Amino acid sequence: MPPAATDAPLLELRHVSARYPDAAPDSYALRDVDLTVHAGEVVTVLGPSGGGKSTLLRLVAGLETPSAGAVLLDGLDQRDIPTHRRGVGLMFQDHALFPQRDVAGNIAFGLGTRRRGDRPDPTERRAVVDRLLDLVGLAGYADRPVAALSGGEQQRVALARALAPGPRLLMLDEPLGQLDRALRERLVLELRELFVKLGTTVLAVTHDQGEAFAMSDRVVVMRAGRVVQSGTPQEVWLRPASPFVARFLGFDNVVPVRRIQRGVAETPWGPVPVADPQDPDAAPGPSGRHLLVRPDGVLLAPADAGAGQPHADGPADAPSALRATVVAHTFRGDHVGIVLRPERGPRLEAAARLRDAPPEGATVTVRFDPAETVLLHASPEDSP
Ligand SMILES: Nc1ncnc2c1ncn2[C@@H]1O[C@H](COP(=O)(O)OP(=O)(O)OP(=O)(O)O)[C@@H](O)[C@H]1O
Repeated sequence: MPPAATDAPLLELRHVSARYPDAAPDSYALRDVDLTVHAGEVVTVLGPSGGGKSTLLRLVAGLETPSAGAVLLDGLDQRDIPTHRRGVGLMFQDHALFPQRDVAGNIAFGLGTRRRGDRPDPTERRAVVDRLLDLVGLAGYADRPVAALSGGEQQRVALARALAPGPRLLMLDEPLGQLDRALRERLVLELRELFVKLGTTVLAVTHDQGEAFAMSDRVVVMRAGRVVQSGTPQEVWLRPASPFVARFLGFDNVVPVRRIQRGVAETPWGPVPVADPQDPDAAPGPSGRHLLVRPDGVLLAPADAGAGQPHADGPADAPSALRATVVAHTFRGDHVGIVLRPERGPRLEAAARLRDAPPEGATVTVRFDPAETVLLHASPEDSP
């Protein structure tokens, strides 16, 4: 492997575009994508189906060629470097194990992709397989046929196989996509723990935001072949960049803002106080601004608690309360999601503790907590 250029990110995509040969002339799977992954980072690309996530991994692996831009590994342009010399591992969506081989045989196949002088002898090989099985929580499974394993166990074998050649970059395509929710939630934590322990550099793609947020140091949100936001899970969660990202993360309370004055946004629900009116973002701004109110920021009180009046503990000019009807409850484990039909504006989603949730059919008054609001900028390709 050529020496690493100092300080270069392990992976860098510079203005990468990709178009499949049989696609329409202006139909790009990726458009002008910039992306960096530093050694030891776990970065997940998140986006809806068809957004270009798998194409991005295939480009880095050398299975596709960019139509513009460059893919660099350790600072070196990979244009003429074939897949097997890039030192990257790719675990596919369907984990593609060999059904006729046992667990050890599948993992040893990963070892076989090491360069010739670097291949272990059979005893060494078995020791490496056992160590990898131990790492992925399958100690003692070496001789089992893969066909007799559960989906989650097969996923771990696929991971061990991808880790076997010691890739400098491990790429995962929907790593937990086929598993049921409970198993996914458990495995995602195990994966995170394993990557931190091994110091593995990972580029994963998924359409599942929970998976991306639980596993990653950084999340890159893509839509229609473009990167629309990049940041730590906390940054993206707290400040979605646009109505598209907010909705993709599962937030439904997103409305256009007519104008913002003295820290209050004019919305279809009426006036809503917004966070930090000193924030330049909150100044009266151009149209195309949207407001997100998180469910936790939709505060409910019985309808007789002063509908249409400023709230008792708020300032004298606080926005008046909005009346709404409770349409449905969704049980979410530790809280209840509440769907409301307000007297004006689109439906609202609120959250309440189990014992505080007003019953279906009840009329409530709604106030908004400014700390749970986020002003969003609509981008040109961002149809809400
Ligand atoms: N082999 C191909 N030939 C032509 N077009 C393709 C090919 N593979 C993908 N595409 C197109 O490229 C775009 C991006 O596809 P890609 O598979 O990268 O998206 P994705 O985000 O991984 O989607 P998914 O989550 O469904 O796997 C889509 O519009 C898709 O139809």
